[in-house]
Amino acid sequence: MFFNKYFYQADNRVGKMFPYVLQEKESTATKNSIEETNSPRQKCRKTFATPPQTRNSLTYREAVLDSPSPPDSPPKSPKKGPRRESIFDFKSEAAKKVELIAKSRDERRQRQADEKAFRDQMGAPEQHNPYYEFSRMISEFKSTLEFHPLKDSDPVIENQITVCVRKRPLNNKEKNRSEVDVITVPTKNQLIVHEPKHKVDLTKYLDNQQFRFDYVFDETCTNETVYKFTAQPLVKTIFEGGMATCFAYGQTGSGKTHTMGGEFKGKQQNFRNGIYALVATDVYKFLSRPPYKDKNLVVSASFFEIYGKLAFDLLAKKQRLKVLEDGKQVVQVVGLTERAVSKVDDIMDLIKKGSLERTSGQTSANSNSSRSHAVFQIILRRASSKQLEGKFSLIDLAGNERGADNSKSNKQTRQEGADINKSLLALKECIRALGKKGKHCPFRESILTKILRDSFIGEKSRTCMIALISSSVGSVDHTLNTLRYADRVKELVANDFSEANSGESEESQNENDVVSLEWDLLENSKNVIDSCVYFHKMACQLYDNSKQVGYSKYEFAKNWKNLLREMIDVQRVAYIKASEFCEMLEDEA
Ligand SMILES: Nc1ncnc2c1ncn2[C@@H]1O[C@H](COP(=O)(O)OP(=O)(O)OP(=O)(O)O)[C@@H](O)[C@H]1O
Repeated sequence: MFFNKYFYQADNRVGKMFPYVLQEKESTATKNSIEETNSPRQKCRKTFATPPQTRNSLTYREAVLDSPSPPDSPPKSPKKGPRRESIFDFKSEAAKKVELIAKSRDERRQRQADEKAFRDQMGAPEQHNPYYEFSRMISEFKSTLEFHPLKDSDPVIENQITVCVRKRPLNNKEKNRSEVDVITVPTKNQLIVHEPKHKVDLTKYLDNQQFRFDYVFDETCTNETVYKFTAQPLVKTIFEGGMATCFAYGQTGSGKTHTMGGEFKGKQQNFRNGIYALVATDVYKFLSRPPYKDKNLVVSASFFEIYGKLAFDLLAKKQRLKVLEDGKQVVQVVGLTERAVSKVDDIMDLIKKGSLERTSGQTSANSNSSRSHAVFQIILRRASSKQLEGKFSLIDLAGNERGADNSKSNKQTRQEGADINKSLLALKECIRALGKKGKHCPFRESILTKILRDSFIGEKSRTCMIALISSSVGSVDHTLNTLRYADRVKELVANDFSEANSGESEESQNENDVVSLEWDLLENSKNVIDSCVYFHKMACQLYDNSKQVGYSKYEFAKNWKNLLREMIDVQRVAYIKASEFCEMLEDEA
């Protein structure tokens, strides 16, 4: 039964992908009196299962002669003598042979192409495709699930922090490598990663790990749908004196720029359907309607890039920017272009200009863009006083695998990786702090979080994170890292996704908990180590300042107290995590 279902689905896909093949073969098959039907399944059988000798047995000449009224056959000659049956009778035997050879060669090539396409769709047998068995297991697993994916008509939840995941489909390269899709999205807020594994005796099995988020967008979702459930609900925040922030997080090539900047058609990017442009459009809609119409607000935009510890203005030929903290601990990006805009098209121009600047200034565009964070901001100010009313920050983050990559010997690459890692860890902790209200917010840890400090404080701040994942088996490690990161930003309990899966043993559930807590503890310890380095540096600076003539003992005591507070917070969290993990291991022993 499973095979039938699988075969039927594959047939349908092939039928959709190669309609021209079906038509052509169908007419040949009719001439050979092969079983006739209109069902897609049988059509495919005809196309791919017909033995070659049957399909080739009809020669071109026979086909022409047998046809009831050949369109171009010459009128029959009344003369006696050998009857000329067709125009081809004028050709020499050699020419006819050449024609036949050419025809059978074309047919052979077409057949090989069909067979290859079929293998690609069905998954090649084990000896050709190492994922064949896993692919079968995934299909079997899926056949036990009920699917209720997200619908456009589903309600939008108003959260202070929204965390969601978007799965991108397999691309052509991955399909050509026969990679399988290891991500299943059964419902609008759950997904399953089928991680291929081997037991010690080399038996293959799937480790099916489930995650739950506010929303999960499958490969059929468009940018507009993603926008509707993520950034769109945040637009009104900036009209009500708040800060809205939307991050795209994920490995290189997972679809961050596709989602934020606009869908790609080949190398062309449609900037109109990226989240940047969709936010801009809604901002102008809000501006034109009450009660915001009467607020007399003006719009401006800025676009910059953070690369390592440096920031560059994407609207001013990548001019270097300084990130400074003033006496009131307000972070300023000195020299950043803030362009006044009066309509959506003005913003579109800035998006195009900045996006092209981001990639064109580099020798290897993709690899460099994936190592920088791009920050596009739409700013609302009071027309009279220029006082800030609200700000929407949209961030296309650096590829997260860059942060984890320590293998490169090049010192600069390692440093870049460390900076990315630090900023992504700080970002996660800052969003968590926003969610936990009043907890320590380590925004000083990186330039990115320093610049976005306002996004993490205040009752009115709202944030959404879109974690982008690739569906291919070759990316499964990065995908799991992305999902774990997103999971930690907002820990939602993963419910059982189906009755069928509720049979997962308690033992394996415990194992998952241990692995997840261990991962968390290790990640947190890295964070503590980084923080210790920062504390040490700050403590030395404070101490050195105290040696200067006329130092303020009050300032010193206040700063020292604040620093200690931060240290205690970081260490307390680490202590709780370590204690929980110890307790769990002791219970198990
Ligand atoms: N949801 C999707 N549907 C179809 N194609 C997609 C989707 N997401 C991404 N792609 C395609 O995948 C490719 C890589 O996407 P994109 O450049 O957005 O990745 P990225 O995460 O921004 O990478 P980088 O970090 O290197 O900038 C593009 O060709 C894009 O069109």
